[in-house]
Amino acid sequence: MAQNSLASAVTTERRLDAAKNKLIANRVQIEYFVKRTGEYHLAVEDITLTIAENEFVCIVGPSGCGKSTFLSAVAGLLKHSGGNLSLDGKPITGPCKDLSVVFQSAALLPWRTIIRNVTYGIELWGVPKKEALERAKKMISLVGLSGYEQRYPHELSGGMQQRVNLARALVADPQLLLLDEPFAALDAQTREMMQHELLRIWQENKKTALFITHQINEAIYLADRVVVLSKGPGRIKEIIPIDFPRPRDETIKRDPKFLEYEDRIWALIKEESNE
Ligand SMILES: Nc1ncnc2c1ncn2[C@@H]1O[C@H](COP(=O)(O)OP(=O)(O)OP(=O)(O)O)[C@@H](O)[C@H]1O
Repeated sequence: MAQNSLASAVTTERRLDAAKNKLIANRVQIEYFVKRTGEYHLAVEDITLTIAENEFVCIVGPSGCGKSTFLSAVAGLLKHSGGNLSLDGKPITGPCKDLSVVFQSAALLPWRTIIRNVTYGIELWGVPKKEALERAKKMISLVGLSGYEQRYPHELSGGMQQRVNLARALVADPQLLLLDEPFAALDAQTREMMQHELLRIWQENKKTALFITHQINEAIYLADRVVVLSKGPGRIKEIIPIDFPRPRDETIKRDPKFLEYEDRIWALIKEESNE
């Protein structure tokens, strides 16, 4: 792929007015108040990003550049100190049932069976128990765990627990699925399998997704667009559209174009480390 075709990748976000945007982040700034010093720490300086309905966007960038902070603000778990964040045109002011988050650690409730772990959130949102159980069963089947409904979390492997976590996020039927390094704690082989599983699941329901990862090849494999952040405080360095048709499978990882994307994103991140 010629450098020029990548240069045509959108470096700034120009789709703020597009009709089918799910998420709009406009000049988002996020600060932490550090009690110890009594000062504010700027973690995200200026992020403008839109995510269209059914789009899968991955964010990569150097450690500490503000990826998780940005995702937490989108999830409504952290307040942004500047700019605007909205989902389906409504400002994000806190956690809500339209936003589901999958974190690195599955953090399942050990005293509840798998199915009751999956129903837990939607029961809290007021879904009647019978309907919650039916929906949970479907999601457990979707993530490939039929037959494990009555098991307890400690009886499942790490990869299986992360599948439960995914089912727990999907059962709420969110408008936006947020995933913060969901496979980082898994061994390499399980991680690859889970990437493949996630693509299969995504192909079925095409949930709009924002996924954070350190692994460049994971981002390219999954995403419609890869957002590269600069070293921090959070700013977008470049957005790279990934031009592989879907459904995808592992063979694209051996496609020369895949390796070119990888080299390009590595170069962008290296530039940041050297600056
Ligand atoms: N609770 C907090 N209080 C103060 N500063 C914080 C807090 N959490 C994160 N930070 C700081 O905010 C910045 C962004 O952190 P964040 O965890 O979002 O980065 P990241 O890109 O997700 O990093 P990594 O890739 O290492 O997970 C860093 O400078 C970090 O030290």
